[in-house]
Amino acid sequence: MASGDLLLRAHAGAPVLARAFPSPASLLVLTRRRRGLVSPLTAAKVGVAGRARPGGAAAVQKRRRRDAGESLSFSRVVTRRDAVDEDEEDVEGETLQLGAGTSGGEAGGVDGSYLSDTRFDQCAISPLSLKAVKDAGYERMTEVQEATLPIILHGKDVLAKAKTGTGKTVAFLLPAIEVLSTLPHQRNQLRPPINLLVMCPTRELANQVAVEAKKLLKYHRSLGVQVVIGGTRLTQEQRSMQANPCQILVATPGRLKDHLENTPGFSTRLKGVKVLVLDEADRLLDMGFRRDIEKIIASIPRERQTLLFSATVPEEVRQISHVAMKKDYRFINTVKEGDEETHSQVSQTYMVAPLDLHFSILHDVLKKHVAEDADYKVIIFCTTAMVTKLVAEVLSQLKLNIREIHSRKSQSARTKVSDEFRKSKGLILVSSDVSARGVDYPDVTLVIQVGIPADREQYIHRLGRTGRRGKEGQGLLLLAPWEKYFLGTVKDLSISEAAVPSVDSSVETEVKNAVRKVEMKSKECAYQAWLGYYNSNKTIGRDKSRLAHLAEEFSQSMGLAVPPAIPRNILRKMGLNNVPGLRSS
Ligand SMILES: Nc1ncnc2c1ncn2[C@@H]1O[C@H](COP(=O)(O)OP(=O)(O)OP(=O)(O)O)[C@@H](O)[C@H]1O
Repeated sequence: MASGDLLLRAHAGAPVLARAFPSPASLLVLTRRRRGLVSPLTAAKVGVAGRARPGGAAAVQKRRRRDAGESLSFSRVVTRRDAVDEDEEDVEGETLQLGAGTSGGEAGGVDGSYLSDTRFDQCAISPLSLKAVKDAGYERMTEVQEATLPIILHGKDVLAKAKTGTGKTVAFLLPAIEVLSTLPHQRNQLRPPINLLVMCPTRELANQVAVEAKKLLKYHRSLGVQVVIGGTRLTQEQRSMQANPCQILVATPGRLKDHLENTPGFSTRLKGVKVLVLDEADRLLDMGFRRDIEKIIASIPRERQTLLFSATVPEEVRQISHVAMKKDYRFINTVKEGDEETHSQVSQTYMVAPLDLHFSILHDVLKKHVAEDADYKVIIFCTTAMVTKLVAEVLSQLKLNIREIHSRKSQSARTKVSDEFRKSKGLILVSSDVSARGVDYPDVTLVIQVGIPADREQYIHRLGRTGRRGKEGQGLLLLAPWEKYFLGTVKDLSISEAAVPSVDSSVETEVKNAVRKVEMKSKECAYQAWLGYYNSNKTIGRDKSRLAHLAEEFSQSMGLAVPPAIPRNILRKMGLNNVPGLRSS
């Protein structure tokens, strides 16, 4: 089959697809951009995908983040344009870009525009899956589900981009389960081969994906799902995998690698993988995870189907997607050409103010939001785990209803807070990037990002914790004046400047008192983590003496007259030895 022809031809002949989409509304409207073929039936629905040429030196951001005390590097791995063979580029991954024009209805949203017109019962999915989908309360498919299901059922590798909160999890799980349901399974096999492997960048997300999988597996009684995510002893997960046979495994990369190396028989079970999913694919393929992912991919069969999903797919990720996918993969982009990657129903603002005002501003914004919306549910994203802890402690002192989640918390505490936040209203979750991607907390009313996010993608994913399933939401990015440059990376998004609120002196005193009450240890850890984060930032970390000066501003914002001393070996690791303004201990 000629690449790119998939759906047009499939409609003409392939039985799976013909069965999958019998209704005219669901004849997916495609274009073969390369040859300029546009189906007349669908021209209104589809935009011609403008695939960016690999321009000049493309760069993949490498992130290796460790909070507090360990240096953090954002170095860039350069993929040279001339390293990409032109012809090879041309046959790779055909782009299918779908507009979001045909929706209507309500379904939990303001205008329901994340839903397509196609109902699940119009598709050729098994009765068992259909029953489960109905029980889950899903009637119509979302745009991304409608766009990807037939192609995945056809056996193609898929790289899919769709906005946050638009049902990507079901989009990969449902067809993958359909594929699995056709394989022979023995009901009581203790350690069956793992047929579906889903990789996620965080533990919370892995748990959530497993919950969604269990919903869809409700009537597929011979299929089981397990999670391996770390945070507990390896032996505990080994026992659990033995006690509960599973053909579907949802995992974080580090822990999966641990099992590969240390769990007897595990690598043999992975030889059964038929479908591999990389959820938040761009994150999993960046340098923070790449090695583990490559190792994992080397341990599973080459003959498999691979599905990569994310709300952000930078061009660099497309260029390295061959690490995981076959050359003739399909790139399905449900973000209309010219449309923003963020949701129009989420209002985005930014404020620029000196660091020493940030706690007062946060307090003011939160008080107002809480007063305006009794059902408030806020996430505040901070730069590192230790800064998250500090902000949570300050805001708790101010009698706000605060919960805290980050990588330095025990897994049981993380799970408890995550479950509570999912179910509750009237709560403020202060979080590091462990909640930035994929996590589906319903009805978040406001997302605040304090300090610059790691990159544009992270900004979009964090913001995407609100405005899910077509609902409204608000986003605020709070920056110091020297962080303003970040706005240049998101200038195509509709972010408008908000006025910095004037804080009256009694509130300022209240906030200062709250800051004073926070333990010195928390401030020292936050200072060190803050320094590590900005030191690794390409723009801010370039000038070390300026960095030391800014770090002093941060320590002053915590009410410290003198910046805390940092262990010499840590300064050395950060490459900050003998920088004037930094004290070593
Ligand atoms: N067809 C559907 N109809 C109604 N709701 C759906 C449908 N499919 C998924 N959902 C719900 O939509 C919500 C968002 O789905 P999901 O978390 O998969 O989004 P996502 O696109 O993966 O988001 P992110 O980019 O943040 O990872 C979930 O609560 C899910 O249960």
